[in-house]
Formats: sequence, structure tokens, C-alpha cells
Amino acid sequence: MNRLKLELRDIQKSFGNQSVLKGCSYTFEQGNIYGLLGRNGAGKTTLFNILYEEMKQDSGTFTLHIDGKERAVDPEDIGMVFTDNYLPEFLTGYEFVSFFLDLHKQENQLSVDEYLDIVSIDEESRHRIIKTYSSGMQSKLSLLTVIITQPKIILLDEPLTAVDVVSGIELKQLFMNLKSESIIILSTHMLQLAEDMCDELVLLKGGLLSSMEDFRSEEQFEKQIIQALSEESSAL
Ligand SMILES: Nc1ncnc2c1ncn2[C@@H]1O[C@H](COP(=O)(O)OP(=O)(O)OP(=O)(O)O)[C@@H](O)[C@H]1O
Repeated sequence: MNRLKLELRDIQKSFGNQSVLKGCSYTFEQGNIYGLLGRNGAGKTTLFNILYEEMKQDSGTFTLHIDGKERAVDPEDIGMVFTDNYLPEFLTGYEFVSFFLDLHKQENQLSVDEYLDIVSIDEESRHRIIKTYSSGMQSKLSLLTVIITQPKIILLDEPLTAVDVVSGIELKQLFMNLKSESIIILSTHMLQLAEDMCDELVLLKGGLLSSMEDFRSEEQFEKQIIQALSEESSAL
């Protein structure tokens, strides 16, 4: 039985007279990676910002169920990696990880170098300032923050877009390992990534969430998703 669940109930959000989320309800469970798919402007980032408490929903709730007990979500329950990385540009990668570890002491903590090895940031690069990093390297450093803290809920907003093929495969494997302890929700437009990595696909369309059941048993995966997202009732 799954120990940890995140339950969203009827979350609504409008900006002025634009209704973006019209009653999102869904239960996400530990042990799964969920792929959140939706057209541009469907409201994926808005939903993540609400869960991360960067933004307040107009109505609706989201709660955690731990071993059958329900409680509010605490900020430390959630880690989010954004498309745009907010990293301190004038620290080196090494200094950033060291600083981050001071703030977030972990049991069985690895050394700074061991963490940087996990995301394959090489010896020379780790002592350069982050400002000089490529966007893929910056993404890897951002992903390291959730790898270190392993929060109960991990929200990944287009995390692997700038990461090269080899690093992408390594990071995918890392998230596969993290999912046994966490609920992972991955927003992506990369259908191949969603198919490879996710256990369940969730569509955000017309301001509502729905599950795409048994997507692996469908032969024409891409065609099916494109059709689902382009039907007339789309949010756009
Ligand atoms: N702070 C804001 N103020 C006004 N409108 C906003 C705000 N944040 C988002 N929106 C609007 O809400 C809608 C959903 O935006 P959001 O960024 O959540 O979509 P998305 O699904 O993440 O899109 P994409 O795939 O393009 O990143 C868009 O029309 C956007 O312009």
C-alpha cells in the first residue's frame, strides 16, 4: 500500500477574467512519476506555483495523506525545479552546493564533490562561477537541490530541456530511484521523455486534470496525446 498521497480538490485560479484552473482534482501517489501534459498556456506552471505556495489558489485545497492521516502541505514537503533556474550566479558550483548543504543538513549526507559527481559536473567546472555555466549545467545544479533534500513532493517544470542526451539518461535514472520515496510530477512537452520516464500521464486541458489511463498499451502514443490535447474543449 502507498504511504504517501497528495490530494488536490477542486483547485480554481483566474487571472482577471481569464479562468485558467477550473476545478483541478487529482490524487498523486508515492512510487509513481506523473507526466503533466498540456498545451502552452494550459496552466501547468500556475498549478505548480500554487502547490509550491508561490501563488494562492482562488478556491480548492491540496493535502498530504501520510499513512492514512491527512494534513496540510508544509513548504519543506515540496521541492521544485523550474525551467528558469534561479541560482546565485556569482558563486561557483562547489560553493553553491556547500552553502546549500549547510542550510539543509541531511542524514547520510554525501560530500560536495560526491554530489557534483552525481550530476557529472566535472572537476574544472565545479570551481567556476555559475554565471559561466551552460543552461544544461545550470539545470543539473538545480536538480541537485531536490536530489539532496529529497522532499516528499518533487515538482519538475521542463527539467531536462537543456540537458544533453548522456546527462539526461543519468538524471532519468536518478529520478527513477527517487520515486520510491517521493511523489514526482514532471511537466514536459517532450513526449518521448514522458513515455520513457512516467508511470502515469495526467492531462491538463480546459482547466481540468484527467488521467490518461493505460497510455503504454496504446500503439500510437504520440498521435493519441496530440489528439487528446487538441480537441475542441482545450483551454486555449
Ligand atoms: N501572474 C500571472 N498574471 C496573469 N496571467 C498569468 C499569470 N501567470 C500565468 N498567467 C496566464 O495563465 C495562463 C497559464 O499560464 P501557465 O504559465 O500556467 O501555462 P503553462 O501550461 O505552464 O504554459 P507553457 O507550456 O507555455 O509553459 C496563461 O494564459 C498565462 O498568461
